[in-house]
Amino acid sequence: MPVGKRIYLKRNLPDPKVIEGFKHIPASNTADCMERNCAMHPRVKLMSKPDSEMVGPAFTIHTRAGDNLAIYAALRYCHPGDVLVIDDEGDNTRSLIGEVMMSYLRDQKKIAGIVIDGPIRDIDNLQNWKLPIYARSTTPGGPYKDGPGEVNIPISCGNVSVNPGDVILGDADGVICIPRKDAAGVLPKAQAFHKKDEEKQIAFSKGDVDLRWVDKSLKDKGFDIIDDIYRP
Ligand SMILES: O=C([O-])CC(=O)C(=O)O
Ligand SMILES: [Mg+2]
Repeated sequence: MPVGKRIYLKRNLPDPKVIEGFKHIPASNTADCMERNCAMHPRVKLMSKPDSEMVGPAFTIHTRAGDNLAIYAALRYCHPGDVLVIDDEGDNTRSLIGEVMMSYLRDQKKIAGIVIDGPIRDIDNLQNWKLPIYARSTTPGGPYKDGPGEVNIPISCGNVSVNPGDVILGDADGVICIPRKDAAGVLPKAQAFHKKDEEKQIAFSKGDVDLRWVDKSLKDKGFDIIDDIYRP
């Protein structure tokens, strides 16, 4: 088994009901239930125009910088509903995928979305797609197709560790990763948090809120509240 060229076809997968449960919860609310400690770096940003959140189990890919042979392997072996998550070793010079490969993934493989910590191309078209596409940047420079690379092994994407089968949740704010073994426990907390957050927004909008704790906190932390102008 050549380390660096392994294509694993099987993953441990989360309960589909748990995946479905995250569908209408903002990534921010879910992240807040994980100590705000699971969000990908904002360099991994939304490039298309989905009309709903992206959620699905991670199908992970580690490519050699600027090479997409391992992504072609994913084209063969990924499943409907997967979120492809791709680590490009930090390369920013070659696009890894464009409208041709994306058309296959959307129309034949019916993936839930794709998250690439690297550049893509053919953005003129892709920017209008409903398929959730997250990427770092764009360049017309194309990829090589030689490998090495691996599929369904642990990777790092947007500075976050992602294991095959982790729950990937993305919306207009960006992408978070919920480890598979934690997902069932996080879901009820995220649902309750989301409900509370909606109530909080209505209360704040109406001014129905007690902000005296801010003054106390400023005082406790040694802030000065100065009734004067700043003089340079
Ligand atoms: O040439 C490639 O491998 C990537 C590409 O532009 C496409 O998928 O449209
Ligand atoms: Mg192309």
